[in-house]
Amino acid sequence: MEDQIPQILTEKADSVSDKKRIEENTLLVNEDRVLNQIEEITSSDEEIKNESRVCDEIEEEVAASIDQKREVSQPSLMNEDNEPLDKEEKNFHPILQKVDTLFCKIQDMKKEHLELANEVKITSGKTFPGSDVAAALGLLSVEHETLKKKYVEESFERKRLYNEVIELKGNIRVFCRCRPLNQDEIASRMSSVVDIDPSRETELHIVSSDTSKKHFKFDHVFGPEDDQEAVFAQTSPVVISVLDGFNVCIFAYGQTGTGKTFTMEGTPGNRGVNFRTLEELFRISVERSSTMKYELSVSMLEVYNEKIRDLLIENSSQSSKKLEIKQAAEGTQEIPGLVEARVHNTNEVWELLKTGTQNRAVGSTNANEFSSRSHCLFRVTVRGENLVNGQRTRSYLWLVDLAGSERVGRIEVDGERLKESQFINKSLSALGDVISALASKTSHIPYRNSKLTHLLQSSLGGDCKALMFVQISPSTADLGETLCSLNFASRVRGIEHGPARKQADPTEHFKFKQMAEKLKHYEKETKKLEDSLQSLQLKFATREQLCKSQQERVRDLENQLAEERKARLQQESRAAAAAAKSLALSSVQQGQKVQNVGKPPLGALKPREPLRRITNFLPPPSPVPPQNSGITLPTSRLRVEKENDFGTTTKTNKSLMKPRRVSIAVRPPTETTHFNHQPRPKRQRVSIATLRPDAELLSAMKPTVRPQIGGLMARRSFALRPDAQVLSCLNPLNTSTVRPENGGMLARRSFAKDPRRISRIFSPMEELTGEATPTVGRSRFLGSPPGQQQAGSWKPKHPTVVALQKKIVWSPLKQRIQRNERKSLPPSRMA
Ligand SMILES: Nc1ncnc2c1ncn2[C@@H]1O[C@H](COP(=O)(O)OP(=O)(O)OP(=O)(O)O)[C@@H](O)[C@H]1O
Repeated sequence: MEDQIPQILTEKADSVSDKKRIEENTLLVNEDRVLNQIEEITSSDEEIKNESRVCDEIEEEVAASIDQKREVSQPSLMNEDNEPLDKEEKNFHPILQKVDTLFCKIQDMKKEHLELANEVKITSGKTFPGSDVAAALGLLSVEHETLKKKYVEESFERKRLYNEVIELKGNIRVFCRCRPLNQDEIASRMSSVVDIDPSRETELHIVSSDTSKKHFKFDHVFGPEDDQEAVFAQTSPVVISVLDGFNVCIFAYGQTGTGKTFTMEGTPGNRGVNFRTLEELFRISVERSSTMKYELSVSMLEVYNEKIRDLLIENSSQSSKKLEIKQAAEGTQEIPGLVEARVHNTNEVWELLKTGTQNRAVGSTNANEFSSRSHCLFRVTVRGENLVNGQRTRSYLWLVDLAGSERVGRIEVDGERLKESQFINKSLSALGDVISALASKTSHIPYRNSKLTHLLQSSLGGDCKALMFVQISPSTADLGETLCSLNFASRVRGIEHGPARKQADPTEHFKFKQMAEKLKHYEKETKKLEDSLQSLQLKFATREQLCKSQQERVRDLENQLAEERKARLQQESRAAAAAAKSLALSSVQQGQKVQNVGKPPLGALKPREPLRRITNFLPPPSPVPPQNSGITLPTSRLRVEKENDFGTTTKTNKSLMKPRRVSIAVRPPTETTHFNHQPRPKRQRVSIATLRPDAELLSAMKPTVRPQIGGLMARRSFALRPDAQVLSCLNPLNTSTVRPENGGMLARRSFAKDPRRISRIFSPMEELTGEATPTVGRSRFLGSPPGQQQAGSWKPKHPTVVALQKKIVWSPLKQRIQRNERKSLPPSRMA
């Protein structure tokens, strides 16, 4: 046992040690695990700490930015002691709280926005209604348009029918309204003289004192029990016409205290026609807003003692401003300077009505405590535009509360009141005259007899709608006045108005009028132009006729001239031949050497070209441009020369060689010419035919002569080279100076010296003459047979020369002209 004990002890010890070891091992494992866990926890803790630190930093940043923003938005947040707020105070400051709540709200809204955005995404993802729905919508819109068009047409038709009904009822209508007996009358036990049968709303009986009844008929009769609404129900159809573009006038007439102001203006609790009318107009304009656009404006004025006063002027200093009625270009009556207040609703109207009523002249009479001492006129201007066809209208609605029509004696007034009453009665009687004139259809309607009728001219005439309220009192005391008023109203009712006319917008009307006037003006202008054109055409025709006849005459003359030329040519050629023959014979006989030989016999003259038309145009320019020759010839002269050459612009020797016909002005020689004892004889122009120019002389011309002027100059030289024989007979006193050996040159000089030689001046070129040439009279002589003999020894035999000596012109044309001249000369000169 003892052996077992140690074993047991050992075993126990072993087991204990094992257990211990196991436990230790387990503990060690656990410890490791825990340590690991601790390590893990500490590491995560650090992470958390780091994170929380980051969060704190972010929070601090956010807070700082919020504070910053707060300070920016509220930089001077002060407490009650005017010191900056500390942190706690700031947290409780209402603005900051508000900021916080707003911040929260923003957050909420952001969330909401997100939700909505999501919803939008979902919705947009869905497909839009298909094409069948779109087609249905299109059909509906077309149908809608058609219906709208139909509606517009129907509404026009309705308006037309409505207007027709009003016209059938009469464009001037009279309503009678009888007020109830007032407290005083009831107190004094007055009985009613008015008998109205409710079943017969157009008839009225007045029971006079002798129990006889007077019967009156009007368009409608309102008894004392009829209220404002009932009255307006009958009035509104007329009123509405103003929206259709018609001028309308509603006026209340009657004795003072019978309820005119009550009917027109009413009381705040019982509004009258004026207010209700505007109410109705607004209602209808809204109703018609899809097709019509209306603009309403109101004016209020009074005619007090025949003066017009604006009741809507609030400034008292301005209220005294005198208003005048002016006739506008389109014929309507206008009041320049009158306030026209634009109104959009009934409240505005009521305010204006109150202002106007306060400004109105009222006074107390024994018939009415607040008697109207003036005529009050409330004008509504309606400007309408049809949105369908663009038609514009401007119409007036006059709502007139006339002053009382009482007799002056009856109401016992004096002083200012008496004057007022006189003016009132005067204007009312003018109204009566106008109505009578309208009733009797006289040509002249005295609208201008009073301001009242003048103002209402365009609304009382034939092209408007008028409604008159005749106000009466039921009292027996007012019987006389009542009868007067009723008689007047009956007269008004008797007026037959023509159909009312729609009032177009005057500006449009004016435009059309101007256009029509312009058209008229243009028509007149066109007519004038047509007339002038016609007269011009006539003138032209006569001129053409004249021209034709002139042309025929010219042709005849040309023919005649040609014949004459022909005859003259034949005569000249015969004479020239004879002269040449005689010259040749004489030269042979005398045996003298002829200096200038080879002169060709006078050739046949070139027939003159027919007369050319007289024209203002310059002749065609020369093909050779003019060069500076050192000699300046006037252009006109050049032109004359050119024309003398039958239009030949370039002169050539060939042309110069042709025989010419020249004209010369000569004065017959007298024995005493140089003593000047006798008057110098008259110059005469003679015309002779010349021989062909000297060819030798031509050839002797210097070649420096420029071709463009050469021809001209050469021609001049020839022209100034007369035959010695001719010279001797033309100027016998100077013959000694003529040197035949020098030919024409010298002869020309003698011509120059001879003061009797009259012609145009011409200076030939020095180049041609070889000496300074004095200014010589221009001669139209061309070449002539050279003078070969001394002047004194030769006697002219040539018929031309003989004729010249005798001063006989043998040109048939010249002869005729001379004959004519002689005929026309006075007898003294002839002698
Ligand atoms: N139909 C009515 N119902 C009730 N009261 C009325 C009626 N008509 C008139 N009255 C009353 O009669 C009084 C006189 O009326 P209102 O001033 O309108 O007369 P008027 O004809 O305008 O007088 P005036 O010409 O002097 O201005 C007012 O107190 C008005 O309230």
